Amino acid sequence: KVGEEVKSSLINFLAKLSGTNGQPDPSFGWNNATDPCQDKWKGVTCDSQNRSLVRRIYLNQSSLAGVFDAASLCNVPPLGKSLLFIKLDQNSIGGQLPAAISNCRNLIRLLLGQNQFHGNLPDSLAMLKNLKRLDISYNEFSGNLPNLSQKSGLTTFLAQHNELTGEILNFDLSHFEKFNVSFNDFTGPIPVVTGQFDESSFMDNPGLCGPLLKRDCYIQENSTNVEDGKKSKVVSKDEILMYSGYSLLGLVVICVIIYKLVKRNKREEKGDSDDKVASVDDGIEKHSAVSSDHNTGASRSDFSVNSTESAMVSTSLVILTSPVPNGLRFEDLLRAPAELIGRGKHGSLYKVICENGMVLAVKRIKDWAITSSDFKQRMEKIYQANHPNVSPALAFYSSRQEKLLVYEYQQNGSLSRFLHGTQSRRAFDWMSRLSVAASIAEALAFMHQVLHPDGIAHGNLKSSNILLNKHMEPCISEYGLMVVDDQDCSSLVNVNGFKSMQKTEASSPNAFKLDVYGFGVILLELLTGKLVQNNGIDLTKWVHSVVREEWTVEVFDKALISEGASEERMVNLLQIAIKCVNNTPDARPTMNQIALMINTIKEEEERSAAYEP
Ligand SMILES: Nc1ncnc2c1ncn2[C@@H]1O[C@H](COP(=O)(O)OP(=O)(O)OP(=O)(O)O)[C@@H](O)[C@H]1O
Repeated sequence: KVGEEVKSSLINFLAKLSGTNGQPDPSFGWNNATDPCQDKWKGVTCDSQNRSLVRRIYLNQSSLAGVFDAASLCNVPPLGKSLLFIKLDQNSIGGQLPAAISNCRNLIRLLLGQNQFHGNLPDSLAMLKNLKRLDISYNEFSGNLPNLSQKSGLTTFLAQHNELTGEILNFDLSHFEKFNVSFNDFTGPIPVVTGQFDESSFMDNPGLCGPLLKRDCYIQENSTNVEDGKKSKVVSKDEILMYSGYSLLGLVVICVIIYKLVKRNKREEKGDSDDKVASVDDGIEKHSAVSSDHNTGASRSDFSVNSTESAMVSTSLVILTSPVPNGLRFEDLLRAPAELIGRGKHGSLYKVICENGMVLAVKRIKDWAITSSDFKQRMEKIYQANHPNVSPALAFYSSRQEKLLVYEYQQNGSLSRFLHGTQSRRAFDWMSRLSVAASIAEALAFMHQVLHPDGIAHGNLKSSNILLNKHMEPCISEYGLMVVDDQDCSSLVNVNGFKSMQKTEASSPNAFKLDVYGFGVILLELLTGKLVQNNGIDLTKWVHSVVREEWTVEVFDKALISEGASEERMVNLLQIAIKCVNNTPDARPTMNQIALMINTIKEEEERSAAYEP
């Protein structure tokens, strides 16, 4: 049976949706005396197996004239988690689309077309990871689109006949079945259009340009003033603001350059700043080394610098986030107590608590033979790629001897800890594991696609580098930090039993295939619940041998078997994992292919969960 809390939230939701008098149509049957699933409330579909879970709400064409109170649906955890489809099109629903919609985090379809919604679309829409179809057409939505273009799972986006403005994001239309943004007020270039879409998807947006619309983007930017017959440039209010913004930015840049020059002169008087920083950090190292056992994370090393030192280094911290997170300064970092929480082959990791309470993770890499300008460029490119499931460095510092990278500290730890820790494993069900796999695959596919021209792969993908954010969503950390050395390759060589792989760097083509291998191992961990290396037994070898002996089911985590997870879909995921850990790098699929394959399994899982009566 559906819980009382869920029932009253649903009744509240329908009351708000019904209009000003808040009196839902009694013929819908939504009342406290009955059960939404057993008594078949109008428009409610429940899970075929677990009759306490509401999967769909279909109230299209139902003469509803109230508002969409997303909070009453999505902020109630069992309902927010279980709902997959919301269909409210062809009503007269008004008001805004509330940001709370993102708490219905497993939504696959959100269909709101032909209503009277207005106001901006909430940015949180982009957080709906599983969303495949979004229909907001024939409403009065205005403002810019949230960043939906990075959601590679989206296959339908219908936004025609609204008052939307700003640029259409760079949607990859090759993945779309339906796409329509016509009859709005969008500006700028249209996305690259592949075969199935034509002008009708974009028409009646006077500010849009691109070959398909036979409107050259360059000419349009410099459009002529036809009225007075002269070839004068039309300068809009937006342009004036933009140009004054540029001038302001220019001034700021000049100020910064002058400031840096003055600082550099001072530095030259006092000696090389790199050495100073190194000596400050050597101080850190000494503190840590004396008191620490890095594996227990029990060490605590307070470090501080005097004001001259901090003034010298403050300009060398390159802040990537905009605006600066809580006014982060290098001095704050150096003054804050730091706790050594890990020391791997590639560097050390400190947890740093700043005075203002901000908690950061600082990765310190020594002796990476990369020039500061190459390193800066690399970090900026990774930062600009900007995928919601990738945690970029917020700031970095680079000297010849060492690099410091500042990340947000994630309280919920890593996927490795979550999977192999004692408390959380039981709660990690099949659907959650599949979603984690799909999110990482999608994020990595995106990063590979964007950073392929620059040859920047992750280079060190493993479950301890997948962090869980405050919403327990997986975020890939430390992207592009590692130069994969001979030793790393040789460990792979041993694991794979092949010896031909040459020295691979996180910037060589093989590095992308190495990421695929790393991802395959993560899939194996998710499926088996086992550690990569356990008492000398290598996970990939073990899986290969079990599969060869045709005891495939033996491979899977017992928790998944007892939960009744679909064996067929687990085997399908296992097959993908095995392809990823193929001995021959070239035989491994690309991350894009992998993301598509995993999404197909996930869709099957969702279809079976949302049973069609
Ligand atoms: N931003 C972060 N927030 C919270 N925990 C983190 C963060 N980054 C890393 N960790 C965790 O801290 C521990 C140490 O991280 P570190 O990156 O030094 O180790 P590693 O990933 O095991 O090794 P390496 O990256 O050097 O190969 C790991 O368990 C990792 O999951």
